[in-house]
Amino acid sequence: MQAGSRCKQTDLMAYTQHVTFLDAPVYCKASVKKASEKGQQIKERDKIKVFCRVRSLPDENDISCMKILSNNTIALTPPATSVGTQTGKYREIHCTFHHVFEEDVTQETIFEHTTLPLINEVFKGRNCLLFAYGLSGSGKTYSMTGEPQNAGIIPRSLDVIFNNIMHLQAEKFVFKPDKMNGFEMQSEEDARKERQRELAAYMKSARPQKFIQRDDSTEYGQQTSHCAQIENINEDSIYAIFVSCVEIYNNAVYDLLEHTSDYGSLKHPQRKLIREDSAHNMYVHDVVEVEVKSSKEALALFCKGMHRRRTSFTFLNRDSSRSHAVFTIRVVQAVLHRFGGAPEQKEAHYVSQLCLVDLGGSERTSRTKNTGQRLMESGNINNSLMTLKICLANLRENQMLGTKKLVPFRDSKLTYLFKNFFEGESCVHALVCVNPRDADFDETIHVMKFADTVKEVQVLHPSSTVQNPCFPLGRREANQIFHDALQKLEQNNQVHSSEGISSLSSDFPCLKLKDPIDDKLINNLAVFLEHRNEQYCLLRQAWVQKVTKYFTGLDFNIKQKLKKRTLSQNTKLAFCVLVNEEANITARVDEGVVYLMKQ
Ligand SMILES: Nc1ncnc2c1ncn2[C@@H]1O[C@H](COP(=O)(O)OP(=O)(O)OP(=O)(O)O)[C@@H](O)[C@H]1O
Repeated sequence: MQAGSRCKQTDLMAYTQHVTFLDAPVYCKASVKKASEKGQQIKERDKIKVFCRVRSLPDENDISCMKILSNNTIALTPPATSVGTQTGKYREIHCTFHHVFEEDVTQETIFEHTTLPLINEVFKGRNCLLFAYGLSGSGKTYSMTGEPQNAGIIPRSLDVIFNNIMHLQAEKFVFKPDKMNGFEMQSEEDARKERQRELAAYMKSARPQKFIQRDDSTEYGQQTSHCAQIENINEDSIYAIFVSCVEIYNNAVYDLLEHTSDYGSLKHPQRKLIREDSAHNMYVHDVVEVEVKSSKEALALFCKGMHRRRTSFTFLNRDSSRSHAVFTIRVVQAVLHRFGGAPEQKEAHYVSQLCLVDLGGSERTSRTKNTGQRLMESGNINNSLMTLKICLANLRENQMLGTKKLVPFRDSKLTYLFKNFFEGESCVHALVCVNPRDADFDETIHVMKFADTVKEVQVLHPSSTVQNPCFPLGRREANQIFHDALQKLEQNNQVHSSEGISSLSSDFPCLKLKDPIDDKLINNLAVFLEHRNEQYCLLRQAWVQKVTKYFTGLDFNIKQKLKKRTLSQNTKLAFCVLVNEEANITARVDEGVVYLMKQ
């Protein structure tokens, strides 16, 4: 058979083994082979996996038009009211998927089939996308977010990730976004300074905001702790997790985490641009990307983002999403150096991401009865979903027939942002949500056609996996054993600790006086110095405690040997504290020399 030709319906049945819509273009297997023979380098490709979740009937008076025939096939029977039935266009239609979930399926099962395999891929260093598609009210948000007592895909993903890497996390700010969709590695010292700056800023801002502080993660606090194993966790690596949350509303991208520290404010997020990085990945420029250290912290941010996502009442769903929501989890990892210590800055680190997308629901205006703003929103949602359909249909045709049809990714922000998932190397899963009621039949048919296209689209199999250098395995554990032993020796006073004291937090504020009557500078400086002084007192107290503990743990004979030492002011202070505590020892400080004596 010639490349580019269409096959007979009988050939198609043998290939796809399911009933395909009569007005959809159909392609045969032979053309796939022919097309790939043309290319110089034949790269392995994977088809997008499409899952289908059939929700329960929303109302007991509703009648179902669907029957689940097996774990991958459903049958749709057109109701008498359907336009297709009246014109004789539709009889019973069978649709196949990678997997079909019945209405009583648990959120856990949905997560384990659709998302857990993608998380495994992400930890191999690959980029993954999962999107939920369906009519308004079909259960997309329910699947992606879930409910407080019944968490969906996103809270479970965070739970699994942190349950697996909790003990392997890098110190905060060791990896830092470089604003060009990449990350740079900082020295331990720089990372520590940045942590101190963050603490100082937090302490400064937390005080007046106490009354509006809320813990959004508790919305999902009751959820099960999902402890599935991720296959590709390397005990000799360190990991850092970054999250961001955007919505595409009326074909514009908004950062849902912008100004979240300013929770009480009703400031609206600004529009963002989509850019392409040096590896041809698309990204939202200048998006707030937060390094999170626990699933609780990540969930709190996700919930804050979702509170800002635009939703509203419609006739199909009383809390209908008016935008596409994109929650991105980026994993940065680097291998420990050969002796198990922190990786050095020059060493390679790997970045991969899991994009979890809750698409807005397609809706026919005649059914929603939307007007004004709602009508504009649904028009934009429908347009972007139409562009997605066209892109995937053209991609499928190009892949199967070897044609060179333009794939109009740029026509909508939604498709432009995900361009590289479809064109580059990635793993893509789609979760098609359907409502089985017969009133939805005519629109559900369009959803099924879309699913039929998507499952034939192929994406390049990701080849770039995390490289593991030939360093000894078990380095982290060996390093830990070594440090424990060292600590024991220190406790026995056989080794002198060289540990220094931490610095005093952030840099001074700007001291340039621009206006002689502006007393803001003095006020700022006063607040800064007050805060710095508080920190100094805390550090001093902590240090004194540490030194005291160290000396009280010493054997009496060793203490005797310390009778004469040249010591700093701070150490003298620590001695005095010690001596006060140990009534039978006195100390005399003379010209920087401390004399300890037993009474
Ligand atoms: N599988 C399910 N089990 C129980 N309740 C469900 C299920 N799916 C959806 N629901 C309920 O149906 C309602 C609508 O679902 P949801 O908001 O998830 O729809 P949606 O597809 O996201 O709609 P939209 O596109 O308008 O935002 C919600 O109240 C949700 O709790």
